[in-house]
Amino acid sequence: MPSVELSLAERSYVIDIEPGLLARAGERLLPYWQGRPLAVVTDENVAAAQLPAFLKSLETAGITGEAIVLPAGEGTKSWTHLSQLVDRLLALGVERKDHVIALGGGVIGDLVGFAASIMKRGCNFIQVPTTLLSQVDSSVGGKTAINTAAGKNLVGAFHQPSLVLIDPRALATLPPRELRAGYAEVVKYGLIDDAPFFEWCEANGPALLAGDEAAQVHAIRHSVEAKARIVAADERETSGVRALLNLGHTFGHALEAETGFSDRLLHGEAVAIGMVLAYRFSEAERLCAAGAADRIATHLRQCGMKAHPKDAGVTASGRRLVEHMMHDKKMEGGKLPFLLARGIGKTFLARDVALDSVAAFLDRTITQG
Ligand SMILES: NC(=O)c1ccc[n+]([C@@H]2O[C@H](COP(=O)([O-])OP(=O)(O)OC[C@H]3O[C@@H](n4cnc5c(N)ncnc54)[C@H](O)[C@@H]3O)[C@@H](O)[C@H]2O)c1
Ligand SMILES: O=C(O)C(=O)C[C@@H](O)[C@H](O)[C@H](O)COP(=O)(O)O
Ligand SMILES: [Zn+2]
Repeated sequence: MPSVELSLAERSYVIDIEPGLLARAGERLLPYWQGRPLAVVTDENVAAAQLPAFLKSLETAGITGEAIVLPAGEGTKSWTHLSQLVDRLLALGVERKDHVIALGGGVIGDLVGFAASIMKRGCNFIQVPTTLLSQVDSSVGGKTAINTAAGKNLVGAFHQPSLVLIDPRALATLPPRELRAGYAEVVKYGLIDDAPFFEWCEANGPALLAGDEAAQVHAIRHSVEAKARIVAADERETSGVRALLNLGHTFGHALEAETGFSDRLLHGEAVAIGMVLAYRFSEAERLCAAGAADRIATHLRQCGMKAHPKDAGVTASGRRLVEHMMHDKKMEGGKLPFLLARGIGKTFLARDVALDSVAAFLDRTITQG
């Protein structure tokens, strides 16, 4: 299968998408191996489900792998785990030209990418994503980060991987709730600027979530192509183009903060609810014709997903949620731009949103839910 290329001058790289690729990863990694033990960072669940096959493929290719296994879950994107990981990589003698492997979901990818960005002022890393969310979104584009007490992804760096290896068959061992959460970021690409892809999701989402490999490969490829296009146009989110990938995230990150970055509400679940809220708010502000938000919520619910803050047990006031939003990295001169929509596939960055209106809208929506 042809690779997708992310064109970023000297930071360009390819994204390979192939069913069964994990078992052949060693061959693909050989040109990147510097001869020292290859650090493979993963989490406990991925270690149980996917690490043995991955290490076997390294062995077959003659590569010595050294696994570092971290706890699973959002809590691992923390100062504590960052510091422990960097110490372990230093103890392993990782050099700047080495490639550290991130084998896992977005948590491992974001943490390892950030550790690589600061190790010896920057070493290489390779993404081997094993969740739907990381295959369609987080492994591509070079946003890396940890969370802090103040909020989501507040400390991090833009640091591009050298290569991304995606094996859709890794999804076979992923818990259904995690698969559904990742599907939110797939739907996001349709809602941003691709109404035909949203229609494809309405027709094929249930099959994808039931494990249909052809549907999964199509969604992963289409999503990665979209993300690569957007990142190539605005790598560091300066022009407003990359900000489109934040659709649903301003609301979503506030909900994640409110639920303590815990498994009460997964990132993809928060994004699903956040996208419905962004569309409902757009309708309330008369920017978007009525009906779009209901259509999105109907699709998400048909796929067994959350679509309202109350689905996550969130009953906080609008003011409290807006306070979480004040930490958003899109803040400029004390004003927070929002990703709003004029219709399905017609997302835009609105710079003149009054936070009082957002708070009042959230109060109405949460009480009505
Ligand atoms: N950098 C970016 O551009 C970007 C984009 C989107 C999301 N993110 C971040 O990604 C994170 C969420 O990522 P995620 O949804 O992948 O969560 P995750 O990394 O926590 O993985 C989800 C769960 O699935 C398990 N798992 C992973 N692969 C498995 C497999 N193949 N079989 C069995 N279990 C498996 C993990 O152990 C974990 O328990 C959030 O922190 C979010 O902020 C970053
Ligand atoms: O790649 C991007 O750009 C994104 O915004 C993708 C998002 O899905 C992802 O959750 C990202 O980490 C959010 O970025 P943040 O800058 O709001 O922390
Ligand atoms: Zn996201």
